[in-house]
Amino acid sequence: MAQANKNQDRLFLGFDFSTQQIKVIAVTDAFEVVYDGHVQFDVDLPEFKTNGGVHIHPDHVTITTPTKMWVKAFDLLLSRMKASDFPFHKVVAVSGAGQQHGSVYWKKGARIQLANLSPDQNMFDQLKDSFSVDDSPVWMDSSTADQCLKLEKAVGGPQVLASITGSRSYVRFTGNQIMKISETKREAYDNTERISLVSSFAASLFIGDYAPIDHSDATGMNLLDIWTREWAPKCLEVCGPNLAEKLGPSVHSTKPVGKVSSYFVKKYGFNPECVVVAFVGDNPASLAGLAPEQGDVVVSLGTSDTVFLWLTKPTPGLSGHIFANPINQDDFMSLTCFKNGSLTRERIRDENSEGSWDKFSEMLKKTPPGNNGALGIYFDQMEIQPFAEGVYRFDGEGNKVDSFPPEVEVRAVIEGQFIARKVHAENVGFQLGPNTRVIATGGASNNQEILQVLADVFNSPVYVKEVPNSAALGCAMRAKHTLDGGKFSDIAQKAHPSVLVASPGPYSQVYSQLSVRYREFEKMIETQSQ
Ligand SMILES: O=C(CO)[C@@H](O)[C@H](O)CF
Repeated sequence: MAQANKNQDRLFLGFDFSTQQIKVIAVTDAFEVVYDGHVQFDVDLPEFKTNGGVHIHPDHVTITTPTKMWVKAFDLLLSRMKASDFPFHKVVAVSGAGQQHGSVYWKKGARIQLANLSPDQNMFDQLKDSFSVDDSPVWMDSSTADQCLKLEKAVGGPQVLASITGSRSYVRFTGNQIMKISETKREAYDNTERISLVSSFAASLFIGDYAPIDHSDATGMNLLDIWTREWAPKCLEVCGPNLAEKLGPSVHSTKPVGKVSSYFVKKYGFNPECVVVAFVGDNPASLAGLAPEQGDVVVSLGTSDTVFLWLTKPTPGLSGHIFANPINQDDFMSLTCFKNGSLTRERIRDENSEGSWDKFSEMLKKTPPGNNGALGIYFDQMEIQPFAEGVYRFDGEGNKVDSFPPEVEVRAVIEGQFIARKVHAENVGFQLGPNTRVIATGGASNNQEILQVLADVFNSPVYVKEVPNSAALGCAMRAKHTLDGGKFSDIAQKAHPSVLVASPGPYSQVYSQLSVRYREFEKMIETQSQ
């Protein structure tokens, strides 16, 4: 077939196994989106009784997701694609992302089941007993403070750990989660032949074998040396016996990890030559999808909010994270993560705007930038930085108050969150400058009034990509990049330019003053929480 015709028929798939749903997009060589679908766990699989895709345990710090729910959701997503006559045979490469830090524990013998799936059944029925731990710890969990202290002590302190792995120990990071499993569920741990991240778990389903963990997601574990890209022996030793064997190898994110298995060829009609490219963490995938330029900062407004940028010379420290870059093997990315993101915004919307984003937006429009000095801090879940929980409101005079009028509360949650994102990004070295552009992504980046507050707080123009789901798009782009080679930046140019959606108003002084007050309030809250 002529190259032009051949390319016209090619499709690339990008998946995103995120906290609340699995998403997929199919794009052409020109990155025209020809299919997008999703399975929302709470709505489409109510039998698992998740809330926001997770189970919050009675201790309020243990947070897990039923591993087999992800398998059933993947079955459902693929069956919906099949029911819509999706042309699987045209797909030449797939890749995907997974919520970072979550872990999957494959039971001894599971590899054989994975390699011999029958196309006459779905994956759920064949794999539902393949996991030694039924409930996967996920990134919202904060039950491993003891394990974090042990890990830092074992390697020589928090800065030493950060210098090796890119981060001091964090309760959601997978090494600490694995340590907790090896300590509290030893029999299950010993009966585990492979530990995957959510990303490599999804890739394993596709290739019918254990897929390696990619560097970008491995650097969210407190286990991989960010300089050598090898597992750090001192960290492995303290997190679990024979851990290197259970983790398997780690590969760079651009590597192919196999072809789609015969299960996918026979059941869905995939081309047997379809390449599976390493699945990565959701934030590294968004970095690829948004392809920020020098001076850009990405603000991802999803279940978690994250602020990240492309780095070439990292300085790992005691706040924030340095991850391996998913595109250039020698580069990195910095990231700060905030657990209280969209679920908190949705709670305030439900309580003050009758559950309507339109009403929420109207209330934002009616209140002045700076909210007349009112400041709110909303940590519904234990926050990452500071390690604190609870709701705190301060009026314009700095007095603690128990409530705000509804429209003040609406602006306070958005301004409080965005001031925190800016303050903590500055703590890890991000410097707002005259050329700063904010690239916004994630669910809330569809709300114009919320983006206007983002522009005002960051005193920078805000851009979005036309395709909202940057993680899945980034994975489709990476799939094409690995298959065709060449420069990723050439692909990024083709895949949807960024569009200016909000410019800052004259409020930099207002938010500079509020940022100073925010830092004081946060310090007080952190002290109270210790
Ligand atoms: O913990 C995080 C990043 O470090 C979150 O952004 C998760 O990746 C969300 F899935």
